[in-house]
Amino acid sequence: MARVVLVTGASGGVGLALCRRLLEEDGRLHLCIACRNEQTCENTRERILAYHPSAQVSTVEVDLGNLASILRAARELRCRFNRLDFVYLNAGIMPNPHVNFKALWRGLLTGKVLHMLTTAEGIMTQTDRLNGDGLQEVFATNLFGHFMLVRQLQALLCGNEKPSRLIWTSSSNARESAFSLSDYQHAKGQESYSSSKYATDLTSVVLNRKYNDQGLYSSVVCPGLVMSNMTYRILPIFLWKLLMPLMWLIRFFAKTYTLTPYNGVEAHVWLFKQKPEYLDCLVKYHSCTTGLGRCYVEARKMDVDEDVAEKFFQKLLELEEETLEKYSDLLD
Ligand SMILES: NC(=O)C1=CN([C@@H]2O[C@H](COP(=O)(O)OP(=O)(O)OC[C@H]3O[C@@H](n4cnc5c(N)ncnc54)[C@H](OP(=O)(O)O)[C@@H]3O)[C@@H](O)[C@H]2O)C=CC1
Ligand SMILES: CC(C)=CCC[C@@H](C)[C@H]1CC[C@H]2C3=C(CC[C@]12C)[C@@]1(C)CCC(=O)C[C@@H]1CC3
Repeated sequence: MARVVLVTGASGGVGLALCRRLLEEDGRLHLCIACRNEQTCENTRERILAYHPSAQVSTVEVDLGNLASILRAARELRCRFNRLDFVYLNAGIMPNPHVNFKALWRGLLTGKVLHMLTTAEGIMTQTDRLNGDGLQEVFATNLFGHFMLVRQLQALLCGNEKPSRLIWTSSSNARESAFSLSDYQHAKGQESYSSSKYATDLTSVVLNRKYNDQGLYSSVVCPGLVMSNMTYRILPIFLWKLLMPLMWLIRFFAKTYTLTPYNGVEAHVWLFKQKPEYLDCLVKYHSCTTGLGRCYVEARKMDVDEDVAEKFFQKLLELEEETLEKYSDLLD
């Protein structure tokens, strides 16, 4: 039976590379790509088919920053499929990124330089805003939209003959100090991206606790530092091109400098081949690349407080309840 795989954020960067590499692994799978609008869906499908002309690729329109769009997409998916084997929750945004060059410069002279260059700790901020649903945009797109999608797809993910899998694209930038239970949407700070990725790690841990006995397993991966539209918005492209030789050099010391989307999805593809029962739900799987360009995966224990994770999950359930009340006309 062909496996059914749903990928969000498939239109470029990590998501597009993932689609292509999954089809290299298994040309028989049914790939459903979730993109923001009809035009992106069609363009992305064509780009994938150009490499894998006989692949089964379908599309679903979803704007993860729009709750009505998520409920509509989930309804369509429930009509089309009777199960989903893998869902890659990959779409993400980092709006208005700002690099603190003073802190970067100071950090270059300290012993923590590699930590800074791989996690961006202390050198990156973002400006967030409210979206049309009245939620903080980064929280809504990176985490809550995906959470709603998973919950709405529960019938396709639980109780199947074989386990189903959720694979979240998190980040090395996920940091406990950027997250607070009392401001879990990160309305007050300037590290909304870091907070949303930490929230992703917390959510995955609790999803395992709640759903493993129903045959649903969740994992988090980090693609490393990848050149994509997201990073091209941080510094101008010409500057990245100038920095490229330096970054290849840094890669001899910083293995998470995967740099290309192809390398960045090593952990995503590795997880596709693993039996979920043997994975540790408190581990984040990092895509790594050696100085000479060999890709591999490194498992690192996550810094999550399971009690905070549980409390946060309750808050997500409360927000979900409010959402479902508001959009009751979009439910079956
Ligand atoms: N690049 C890096 O160094 C790192 C990236 N990551 C994570 O990897 C993931 C992929 O990022 P990357 O490929 O680098 O960045 P890109 O900006 O290239 O890709 C982001 C993807 O998310 C989609 N997306 C954004 N907003 C929405 C939305 N509201 N609804 C639906 N889709 C949306 C984009 O679609 P559209 O084309 O319509 O904008 C695009 O397909 C993200 O979760 C990111 O946080 C993690 C660590 C490092
Ligand atoms: C010499 C050199 C490589 C300069 C670049 C400085 C910064 C622009 C980068 C250093 C660490 C990078 C980083 C990210 C973006 C670019 C840097 C801040 C991310 C935040 C991109 C998105 C993520 O999810 C994590 C990345 C961590 C490292």
